[in-house]
Amino acid sequence: MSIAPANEYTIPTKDTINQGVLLKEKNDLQLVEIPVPEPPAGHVQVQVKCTGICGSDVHLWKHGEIGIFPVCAPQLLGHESAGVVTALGEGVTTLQVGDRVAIEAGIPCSACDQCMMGRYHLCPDVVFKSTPPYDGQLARYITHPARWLHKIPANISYGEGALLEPLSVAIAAVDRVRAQFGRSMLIAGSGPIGLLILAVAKATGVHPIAITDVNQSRLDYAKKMGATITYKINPENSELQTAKELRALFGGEGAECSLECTGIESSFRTAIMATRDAGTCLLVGVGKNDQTLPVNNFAMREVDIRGLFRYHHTYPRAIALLSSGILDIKHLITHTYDFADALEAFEKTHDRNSGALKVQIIN
Ligand SMILES: NC(=O)c1ccc[n+]([C@@H]2O[C@H](COP(=O)([O-])OP(=O)(O)OC[C@H]3O[C@@H](n4cnc5c(N)ncnc54)[C@H](O)[C@@H]3O)[C@@H](O)[C@H]2O)c1
Ligand SMILES: OC[C@H](O)C(O)[C@@H](O)CO
Repeated sequence: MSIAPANEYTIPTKDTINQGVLLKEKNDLQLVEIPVPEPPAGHVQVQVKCTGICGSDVHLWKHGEIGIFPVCAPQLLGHESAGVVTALGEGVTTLQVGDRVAIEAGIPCSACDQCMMGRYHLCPDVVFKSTPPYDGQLARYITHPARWLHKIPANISYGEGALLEPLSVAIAAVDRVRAQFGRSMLIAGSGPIGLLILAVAKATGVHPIAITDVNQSRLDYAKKMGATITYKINPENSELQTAKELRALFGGEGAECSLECTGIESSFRTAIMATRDAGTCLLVGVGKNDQTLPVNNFAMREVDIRGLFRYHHTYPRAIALLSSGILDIKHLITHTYDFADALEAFEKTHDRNSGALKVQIIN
């Protein structure tokens, strides 16, 4: 495995070969040659230096869908990326060749009501890279609108630049539950998203924070990151029993807010039941389109059920948190693979027993 030095980049020539990680159809992932794209007006060409693999990419590969988005044609994967600008399209004045950038994967229309109200992540016409039917960013060279690139300072590596995307999800999630200093939180699931939420919640002063998983090594990792309590889910136990034990972790009342980060229906149900009266339960995990929820349990206790869809206006905050050293999350990157070994990187992420947290592909 040979990895190019982090700060080198190559301006493509007519002989440069571009490659991408293409999901041809469910269960069929291939490394393919694709043309080097030229940037249209307002766009720049980026040599993508690093892309992290998200649980959603693996879900698309293995299940042929993510939530309400079915794979309908061959498409590139990947939406957690950072890179370097290698060419400017007409009219671009805000960036220069050589600028190091994080790539915000969603490109909204910037004209509809939701966009005009600042909720551009809910734009009905948003082009989100790697969510079907749109190509992702797992290629050696891509183009992207200059507006949706964020310059990263020298003290943020490309690996951390790629982590800004899932970190954005975590910031948006902590915002959505209106988490507060000294108020309790339950996080269901200790994958990269649950752990990033843990990091953001801790930095916000949330306390105590309990986090669950079925996998003990992930819980051990969460403990090292400063979770107050870790709780191993026993699938043999009834949901009621699990919820009762989770409530007991918070003095019997349950958590002020609960964030479901697994996409598993029973985990959502227990998170609802483990939320204290008048608290908030947020669904972050993407699972089945239709799920059965304990409606009287949450309605008669005035527990607010909320959803999360990505993020908006988070990149500048995420960059400031990393650059200032307030958050250090680079330890979550457990494995890096050269672009040529991208398919191996996907296998590693998929293997639940590999000990991998965030796997990234380097170009
Ligand atoms: N809402 C959004 O905008 C958004 C954005 C990004 C990711 N997501 C979703 O968030 C979820 C988490 O992402 P990730 O990358 O951390 O995924 P992941 O699959 O790596 O992590 C999920 C974790 O949940 C654990 N788990 C499985 N069953 C469990 C159970 N019953 N109880 C407790 N823990 C259990 C797994 O062991 C794993 O550690 C995924 O569903 C992903 O698609 C949503
Ligand atoms: O962080 C972005 C998310 O992974 C995607 O929105 C995915 O969950 C659905 O498209």
